[in-house]
Amino acid sequence: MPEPLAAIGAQPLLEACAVHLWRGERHLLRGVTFTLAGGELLQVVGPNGVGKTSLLRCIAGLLPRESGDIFWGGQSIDRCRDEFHRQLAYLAHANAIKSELTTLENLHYGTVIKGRRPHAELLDMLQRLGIGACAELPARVLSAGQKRRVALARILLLRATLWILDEPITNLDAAGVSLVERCMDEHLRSGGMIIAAAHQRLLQGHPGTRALELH
Ligand SMILES: Nc1ncnc2c1ncn2[C@@H]1O[C@H](COP(=O)(O)OP(=O)(O)OP(=O)(O)O)[C@@H](O)[C@H]1O
Repeated sequence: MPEPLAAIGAQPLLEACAVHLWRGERHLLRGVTFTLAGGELLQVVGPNGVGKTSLLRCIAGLLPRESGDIFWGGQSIDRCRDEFHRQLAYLAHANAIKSELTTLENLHYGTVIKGRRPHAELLDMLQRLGIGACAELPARVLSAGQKRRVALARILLLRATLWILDEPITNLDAAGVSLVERCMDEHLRSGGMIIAAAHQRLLQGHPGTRALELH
Protein backbone atom coordinates (compact mmCIF):
# COMPACT_ATOMS: atom_id res chain seq x y z
CA MET A 1 0.00 0.00 0.00
CA PRO A 2 1.29 3.49 -0.82
CA GLU A 3 2.07 5.85 2.05
CA PRO A 4 -0.79 8.21 2.97
CA LEU A 5 0.05 11.71 1.76
CA ALA A 6 -2.80 13.74 3.21
CA ALA A 7 -6.13 13.10 4.81
CA ILE A 8 -8.86 12.21 2.34
CA GLY A 9 -11.86 14.50 2.59
CA ALA A 10 -9.86 17.06 4.54
CA GLN A 11 -9.94 20.82 3.98
CA PRO A 12 -8.94 21.84 0.47
CA LEU A 13 -5.16 22.13 0.20
CA LEU A 14 -5.24 23.90 -3.14
CA GLU A 15 -7.51 26.81 -4.00
CA ALA A 16 -7.67 28.95 -7.12
CA CYS A 17 -9.60 32.22 -6.69
CA ALA A 18 -10.73 34.27 -9.66
CA VAL A 19 -7.65 33.59 -11.78
CA HIS A 20 -7.43 35.73 -14.92
CA LEU A 21 -4.87 35.29 -17.68
CA TRP A 22 -4.36 36.95 -21.05
CA ARG A 23 -2.25 35.46 -23.81
CA GLY A 24 -1.58 37.95 -26.56
CA GLU A 25 -4.93 39.54 -27.41
CA ARG A 26 -6.98 36.76 -25.82
CA HIS A 27 -8.50 36.91 -22.38
CA LEU A 28 -8.02 33.19 -21.86
CA LEU A 29 -8.80 32.47 -18.21
CA ARG A 30 -11.72 34.49 -16.91
CA GLY A 31 -11.98 34.13 -13.18
CA VAL A 32 -11.15 30.44 -12.82
CA THR A 33 -12.06 29.30 -9.32
CA PHE A 34 -11.85 25.86 -7.74
CA THR A 35 -10.73 23.98 -4.65
CA LEU A 36 -8.98 20.64 -4.38
CA ALA A 37 -8.59 18.40 -1.34
CA GLY A 38 -6.77 15.13 -0.71
CA GLY A 39 -8.28 12.25 -2.72
CA GLU A 40 -9.68 14.52 -5.45
CA LEU A 41 -9.10 14.68 -9.19
CA LEU A 42 -9.96 17.83 -11.11
CA GLN A 43 -10.13 17.18 -14.81
CA VAL A 44 -9.70 20.31 -16.93
CA VAL A 45 -11.64 19.94 -20.16
CA GLY A 46 -12.40 22.01 -23.21
CA PRO A 47 -11.57 22.28 -26.90
CA ASN A 48 -8.11 22.80 -28.41
CA GLY A 49 -6.64 26.20 -27.61
CA VAL A 50 -9.13 27.05 -24.85
CA GLY A 51 -6.41 27.40 -22.22
CA LYS A 52 -6.03 24.05 -20.40
CA THR A 53 -2.23 23.98 -20.59
CA SER A 54 -2.08 27.66 -19.70
CA LEU A 55 -4.17 27.01 -16.58
CA LEU A 56 -1.99 24.08 -15.55
CA ARG A 57 1.14 26.20 -16.02
CA CYS A 58 -0.43 29.00 -13.99
CA ILE A 59 -1.22 26.64 -11.13
CA ALA A 60 2.30 25.21 -11.24
CA GLY A 61 3.63 28.75 -10.98
CA LEU A 62 5.26 28.57 -14.42
CA LEU A 63 3.08 31.26 -15.96
CA PRO A 64 2.28 34.48 -14.11
CA ARG A 65 -1.44 35.24 -13.81
CA GLU A 66 -2.81 38.73 -14.39
CA SER A 67 -5.02 38.68 -11.31
CA GLY A 68 -6.56 36.32 -8.80
CA ASP A 69 -4.66 34.10 -6.42
CA ILE A 70 -3.71 30.47 -5.92
CA PHE A 71 -3.39 29.16 -2.38
CA TRP A 72 -1.55 26.13 -1.08
CA GLY A 73 -2.43 25.22 2.49
CA GLY A 74 -4.03 28.66 2.86
CA GLN A 75 -0.94 30.60 1.69
CA SER A 76 -0.55 32.25 -1.68
CA ILE A 77 1.82 30.14 -3.81
CA ASP A 78 3.75 33.36 -4.41
CA ARG A 79 4.68 33.30 -0.73
CA CYS A 80 5.40 29.56 -0.31
CA ARG A 81 6.83 28.78 -3.76
CA ASP A 82 9.60 26.44 -2.60
CA GLU A 83 7.35 24.44 -0.29
CA PHE A 84 4.65 24.25 -2.98
CA HIS A 85 7.14 23.05 -5.59
CA ARG A 86 8.43 20.37 -3.22
CA GLN A 87 4.88 18.95 -3.07
CA LEU A 88 4.28 19.17 -6.80
CA ALA A 89 5.01 16.85 -9.73
CA TYR A 90 4.33 18.37 -13.14
CA LEU A 91 3.97 16.31 -16.29
CA ALA A 92 4.12 18.65 -19.26
CA HIS A 93 3.15 18.04 -22.89
CA ALA A 94 6.83 17.44 -23.60
CA ASN A 95 8.45 14.58 -21.74
CA ALA A 96 11.61 16.42 -20.62
CA ILE A 97 13.76 13.45 -21.58
CA LYS A 98 17.36 13.81 -22.67
CA SER A 99 17.81 11.70 -25.78
CA GLU A 100 21.53 11.01 -25.29
CA LEU A 101 21.00 9.53 -21.79
CA THR A 102 19.69 6.03 -21.14
CA THR A 103 16.20 5.52 -19.79
CA LEU A 104 17.59 4.73 -16.36
CA GLU A 105 19.87 7.79 -16.37
CA ASN A 106 16.91 9.96 -17.33
CA LEU A 107 14.96 8.62 -14.39
CA HIS A 108 17.91 9.14 -12.06
CA TYR A 109 18.49 12.79 -13.10
CA GLY A 110 14.76 13.48 -13.24
CA THR A 111 14.22 12.50 -9.62
CA VAL A 112 17.50 13.20 -7.84
CA ILE A 113 16.11 16.55 -6.66
CA LYS A 114 14.05 14.48 -4.19
CA GLY A 115 17.08 12.43 -3.13
CA ARG A 116 19.15 9.70 -4.74
CA ARG A 117 17.12 6.53 -5.35
CA PRO A 118 18.52 3.02 -5.28
CA HIS A 119 19.10 1.58 -8.73
CA ALA A 120 16.69 -1.26 -7.91
CA GLU A 121 13.87 1.18 -7.14
CA LEU A 122 14.27 2.92 -10.49
CA LEU A 123 14.35 -0.43 -12.26
CA ASP A 124 11.25 -1.62 -10.41
CA MET A 125 9.40 1.51 -11.51
CA LEU A 126 10.39 0.95 -15.13
CA GLN A 127 9.13 -2.64 -14.83
CA ARG A 128 5.88 -1.37 -13.36
CA LEU A 129 5.46 1.00 -16.29
CA GLY A 130 6.13 -1.87 -18.70
CA ILE A 131 9.45 -0.53 -19.99
CA GLY A 132 11.94 -2.52 -17.93
CA ALA A 133 13.55 -3.79 -21.13
CA CYS A 134 14.34 -0.18 -22.13
CA ALA A 135 16.38 0.59 -19.00
CA GLU A 136 19.80 0.66 -20.66
CA LEU A 137 18.70 1.98 -24.05
CA PRO A 138 19.44 5.57 -25.05
CA ALA A 139 16.18 7.48 -24.79
CA ARG A 140 16.43 8.58 -28.43
CA VAL A 141 15.54 5.05 -29.60
CA LEU A 142 12.38 4.76 -27.49
CA SER A 143 8.96 4.97 -29.10
CA ALA A 144 6.65 7.91 -28.32
CA GLY A 145 4.58 5.77 -25.95
CA GLN A 146 7.68 4.42 -24.21
CA LYS A 147 8.94 7.98 -23.67
CA ARG A 148 5.61 8.96 -22.16
CA ARG A 149 5.91 6.00 -19.79
CA VAL A 150 9.39 7.19 -18.71
CA ALA A 151 7.94 10.63 -17.96
CA LEU A 152 5.15 9.02 -15.93
CA ALA A 153 7.67 6.87 -14.03
CA ARG A 154 9.36 10.11 -13.00
CA ILE A 155 6.08 11.51 -11.68
CA LEU A 156 5.48 8.38 -9.60
CA LEU A 157 9.00 8.44 -8.17
CA LEU A 158 8.75 12.08 -7.07
CA ARG A 159 6.19 11.08 -4.41
CA ALA A 160 4.52 14.47 -4.61
CA THR A 161 1.17 15.27 -3.02
CA LEU A 162 -0.13 17.16 -6.06
CA TRP A 163 0.19 15.79 -9.58
CA ILE A 164 -0.40 18.23 -12.43
CA LEU A 165 -0.73 16.16 -15.57
CA ASP A 166 -1.00 17.66 -19.05
CA GLU A 167 -2.42 15.08 -21.44
CA PRO A 168 -0.95 12.16 -19.46
CA ILE A 169 -2.21 9.47 -21.83
CA THR A 170 -0.84 11.00 -25.04
CA ASN A 171 0.71 8.26 -27.21
CA LEU A 172 -0.29 5.46 -24.83
CA ASP A 173 -1.96 2.25 -25.97
CA ALA A 174 -5.04 0.86 -24.22
CA ALA A 175 -2.93 -1.02 -21.66
CA GLY A 176 -0.97 2.18 -20.97
CA VAL A 177 -4.16 4.15 -20.40
CA SER A 178 -5.39 1.53 -17.91
CA LEU A 179 -2.03 1.62 -16.17
CA VAL A 180 -2.14 5.42 -15.83
CA GLU A 181 -5.68 5.22 -14.44
CA ARG A 182 -4.57 2.61 -11.90
CA CYS A 183 -1.66 4.81 -10.81
CA MET A 184 -3.96 7.82 -10.52
CA ASP A 185 -6.50 5.82 -8.53
CA GLU A 186 -3.77 4.63 -6.15
CA HIS A 187 -2.51 8.18 -5.72
CA LEU A 188 -6.00 9.46 -4.89
CA ARG A 189 -6.67 6.59 -2.49
CA SER A 190 -3.49 7.44 -0.60
CA GLY A 191 -4.71 11.02 -0.17
CA GLY A 192 -2.94 12.59 -3.15
CA MET A 193 -4.50 15.16 -5.47
CA ILE A 194 -4.49 15.42 -9.24
CA ILE A 195 -5.25 18.12 -11.78
CA ALA A 196 -5.26 16.67 -15.28
CA ALA A 197 -5.96 18.08 -18.71
CA ALA A 198 -7.06 15.34 -21.09
CA HIS A 199 -9.41 15.09 -24.03
CA GLN A 200 -10.50 11.65 -22.85
CA ARG A 201 -12.21 11.52 -19.44
CA LEU A 202 -10.08 9.63 -16.92
CA LEU A 203 -11.28 7.69 -13.88
CA GLN A 204 -14.90 8.21 -14.83
CA GLY A 205 -17.18 7.45 -11.90
CA HIS A 206 -14.39 7.75 -9.34
CA PRO A 207 -15.97 9.38 -6.25
CA GLY A 208 -13.40 12.17 -5.99
CA THR A 209 -13.48 13.15 -9.65
CA ARG A 210 -14.97 16.30 -11.12
CA ALA A 211 -14.55 18.38 -14.24
CA LEU A 212 -13.65 22.01 -14.77
CA GLU A 213 -14.84 23.05 -18.20
CA LEU A 214 -13.10 25.96 -19.92
CA HIS A 215 -14.98 27.86 -22.63
N1 LIG B 1 3.28 32.46 -25.68
C1 LIG B 1 2.05 32.67 -26.15
N2 LIG B 1 1.70 33.87 -26.64
C2 LIG B 1 0.46 34.11 -27.12
N3 LIG B 1 -0.50 33.18 -27.14
C3 LIG B 1 -0.20 31.97 -26.67
C4 LIG B 1 1.08 31.64 -26.15
N4 LIG B 1 1.07 30.36 -25.77
C5 LIG B 1 -0.17 29.88 -26.01
N5 LIG B 1 -0.92 30.85 -26.56
C6 LIG B 1 -2.31 30.75 -26.97
O1 LIG B 1 -3.12 30.50 -25.83
C7 LIG B 1 -4.23 29.68 -26.21
C8 LIG B 1 -4.36 28.54 -25.22
O2 LIG B 1 -3.30 27.64 -25.38
P1 LIG B 1 -3.23 26.34 -24.46
O3 LIG B 1 -2.02 25.59 -24.89
O4 LIG B 1 -3.33 26.74 -23.06
O5 LIG B 1 -4.56 25.58 -24.92
P2 LIG B 1 -5.06 24.10 -24.62
O6 LIG B 1 -6.47 24.20 -24.17
O7 LIG B 1 -4.12 23.40 -23.71
O8 LIG B 1 -5.01 23.46 -26.06
P3 LIG B 1 -4.85 21.93 -26.57
O9 LIG B 1 -6.10 21.21 -26.25
O10 LIG B 1 -4.68 22.12 -28.04
O11 LIG B 1 -3.60 21.37 -25.92
C9 LIG B 1 -4.01 29.27 -27.65
O12 LIG B 1 -4.83 30.06 -28.46
C10 LIG B 1 -2.56 29.57 -27.88
O13 LIG B 1 -2.32 29.94 -29.21
